[in-house]
Amino acid sequence: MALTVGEIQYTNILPLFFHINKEEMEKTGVRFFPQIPAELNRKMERGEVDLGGISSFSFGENSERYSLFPQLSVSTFGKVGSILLFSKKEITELDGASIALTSSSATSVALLKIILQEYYRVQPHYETVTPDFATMMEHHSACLLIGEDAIKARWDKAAESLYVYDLGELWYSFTNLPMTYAVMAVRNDCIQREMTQLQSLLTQMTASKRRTAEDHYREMIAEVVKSHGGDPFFWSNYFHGINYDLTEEHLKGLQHYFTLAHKHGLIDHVPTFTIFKYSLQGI
Ligand SMILES: C=C(O[C@@H]1C=C(C(=O)O)C=C[C@H]1O)C(=O)O
Repeated sequence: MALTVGEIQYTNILPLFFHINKEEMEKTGVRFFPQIPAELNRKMERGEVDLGGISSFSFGENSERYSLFPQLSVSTFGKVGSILLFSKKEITELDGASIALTSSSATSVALLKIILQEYYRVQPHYETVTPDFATMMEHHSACLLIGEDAIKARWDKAAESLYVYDLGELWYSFTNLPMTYAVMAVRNDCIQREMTQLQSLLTQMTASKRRTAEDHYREMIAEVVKSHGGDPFFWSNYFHGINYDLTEEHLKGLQHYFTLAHKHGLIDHVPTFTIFKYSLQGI
């Protein structure tokens, strides 16, 4: 028995993975692969990854083949701090302008298009490119970055002369709903075969979410500062601003997001959500 688990390599999803006992799980045939969201989405679609924290947009595209792990997500009720549009012009002036989109994302790319088309009625040109802040801004009027690419761009001196828009904040201001960027999804075709491992992973992720929050992310942040820099206060604010639950309210937000994505021709159907049937072990 083998289960391949995809882990988004950005820090935002870390609370769900930090306390998983990877060594123990690896002994039982579970393999973990850190990847950028877009790559992970593709690997899940091809069946090279069985379970992953994937872009919620990709979940929507494949909803008939995937199930959702309950109560887990990467979401915000407002500002996120790492899904940012950097722009030389005000957002209302972007009609006909050229916007560079990070090739790492799926959810945020559609979110930007929805916000611009639905709420600002502007229609820019989009080009998907490798996330590199300087190159993007050299050739385009604006760029969309996510994860550490966005965080580090904001720390860059060059950002000081730009307008910076937080897509989580914009979404909330227009809809009053949370935005869910990533969900934990499992391919339906591995559920029967890997039930024991899946139950164990769900249990550990749920426990990891709880333990990291109980410790105010302190232990985790010490690791993040070592690998990414920044100060603990910044990261503490960042993680406290993210919500890791998946409630009816989150699903309502997603439903609205997909309804608008469909209206604007970004997805060919409005998906329904199937939740993985589970029982948490001993927590
Ligand atoms: C909060 C973030 O959420 C991420 C955004 C994703 C996307 O846009 O497809 C996918 C996974 C999330 O972990 C971020 O990367 O900044």
